[in-house]
Amino acid sequence: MGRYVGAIDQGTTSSRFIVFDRRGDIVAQAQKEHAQIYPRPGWVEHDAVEIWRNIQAVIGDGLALAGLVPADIVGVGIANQRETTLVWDRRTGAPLHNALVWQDTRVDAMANRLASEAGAGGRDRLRARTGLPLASYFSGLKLKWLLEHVPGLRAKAEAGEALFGTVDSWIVWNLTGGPEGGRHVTDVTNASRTQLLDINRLAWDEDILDLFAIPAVMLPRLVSSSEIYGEAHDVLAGVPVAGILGDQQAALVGQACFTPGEAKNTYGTGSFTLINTGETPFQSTCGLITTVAYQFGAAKAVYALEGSIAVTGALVQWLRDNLGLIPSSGEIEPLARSVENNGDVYIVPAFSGLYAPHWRPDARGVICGLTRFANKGHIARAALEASAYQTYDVLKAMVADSGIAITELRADGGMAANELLMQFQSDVLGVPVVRPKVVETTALGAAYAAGLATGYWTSAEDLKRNWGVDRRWEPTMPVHEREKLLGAWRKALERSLGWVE
Ligand SMILES: Nc1ncnc2c1ncn2[C@@H]1O[C@H](COP(=O)(O)OP(=O)(O)O)[C@@H](O)[C@H]1O
Ligand SMILES: O=P(O)(O)OC[C@H](O)CO
Repeated sequence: MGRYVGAIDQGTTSSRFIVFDRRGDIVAQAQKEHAQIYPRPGWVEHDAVEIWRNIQAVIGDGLALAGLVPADIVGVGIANQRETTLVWDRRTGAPLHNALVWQDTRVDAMANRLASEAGAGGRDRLRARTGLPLASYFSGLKLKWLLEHVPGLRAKAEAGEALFGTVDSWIVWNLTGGPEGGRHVTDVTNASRTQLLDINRLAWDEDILDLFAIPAVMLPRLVSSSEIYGEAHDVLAGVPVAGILGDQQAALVGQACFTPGEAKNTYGTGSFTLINTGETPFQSTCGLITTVAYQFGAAKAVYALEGSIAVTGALVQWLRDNLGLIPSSGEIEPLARSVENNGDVYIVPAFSGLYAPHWRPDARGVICGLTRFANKGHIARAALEASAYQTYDVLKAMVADSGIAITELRADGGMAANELLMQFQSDVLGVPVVRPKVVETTALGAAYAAGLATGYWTSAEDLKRNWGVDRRWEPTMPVHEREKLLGAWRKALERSLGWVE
């Protein structure tokens, strides 16, 4: 048996390949960023070919750096940015359009139309079946847009020549041979983000396919999150492809949140809090999403409530790339520490409207409270604080929905490196924030799924033993100060609404 497990973590900004040992420690890793394509305001695309090439490159680099060969790897799992929508040609393997990224808002009008057709509360017309409100975020309407706008796509799809998939499907299909016998599959966690899945039956929903006019023949086959889907070709020749999880669900698994009530927050491009709710889907009445958390082989699926925030780390990137305020994302921390407090400046980064718990596509970004006193340190601080306030809002909704008191928050993702943010998050929530030793929890979750399918690990208990604390932040802020900050944040939030007609 191979000595290690591999994980591909294909995120919004970069692709990573990480090799783990039995204790969940990192043995090798490589990472590569890909281009963000913004053809118009609100539109966000990725080049699917660039993503696949980057994945091949990071696998090659990761193995080479540690002196490993594919035979050392017992299985490979995949964690991926979710909802991002791809279509490609079954015979040539060529994408038929750039991937439409989850943050892309081009189908806002479509979502609004479908909601208003159903009258008051129409935004929730598909919630009972799919767990999701009607919004531009999910894949189904993005696929509808592609079918309506890419010349010849509908005919090709109906003839079985064009395939749809989220990023997991694209990777597995390419990894298992592409046009030469590649497996066209998606796991139930990714499928639960398409708005085409009946999350109660775990089957594609024919009524919604009709409503969106999507030919069923182009959809991938549904599989569990942990089983052997096929054998890898190419850079991982012979390695079983044995795990798939949407990246946020992967982080829940990587944080070993296997017990109902356990929650994590991943601070990446956006931030995503998930709380394990057990084997029955729990319908939110407070603006959260019901999603499939994982399904290991033949076992019953486990569900989660999720608070999805579109923009947290992306605001740091925006300060870096669009304003040139910092040379690298990490530099935001010293800049924010150069001032004592936010100087009464608040940023609401509603670049794609507001997701959970508000679901307001009409919102756009605002910076509030500017005076001649404000400097770039205050802007940097306000940008970090925005992540914490948005997380406070989704956790408040989570407690209201589930009745479960959250006693600590497990944090991970690129922004969890920011210790000013971690302390401020703990202060604003009034509960401890804990960062685990292995902060690459997304890749670790994918590795766990593949390791369980191949017998490398045998139970969730094995995985729980791997979890350990790196650092813990306790709340220190007086309650009246927290209330003052949250009050001003709520005013800023109001200012962002109703910008788009
Ligand atoms: N030290 C830091 N402080 C604040 N933000 C950071 C820091 N390091 C990285 N980031 C932000 O974290 C994000 C990258 O996190 P990552 O988990 O790799 O994201 P993704 O999986 O979405 O590609 C970027 O948006 C970046 O701006
Ligand atoms: O790639 P990330 O880490 O930004 O995660 C993106 C989410 O999966 C979008 O739903």
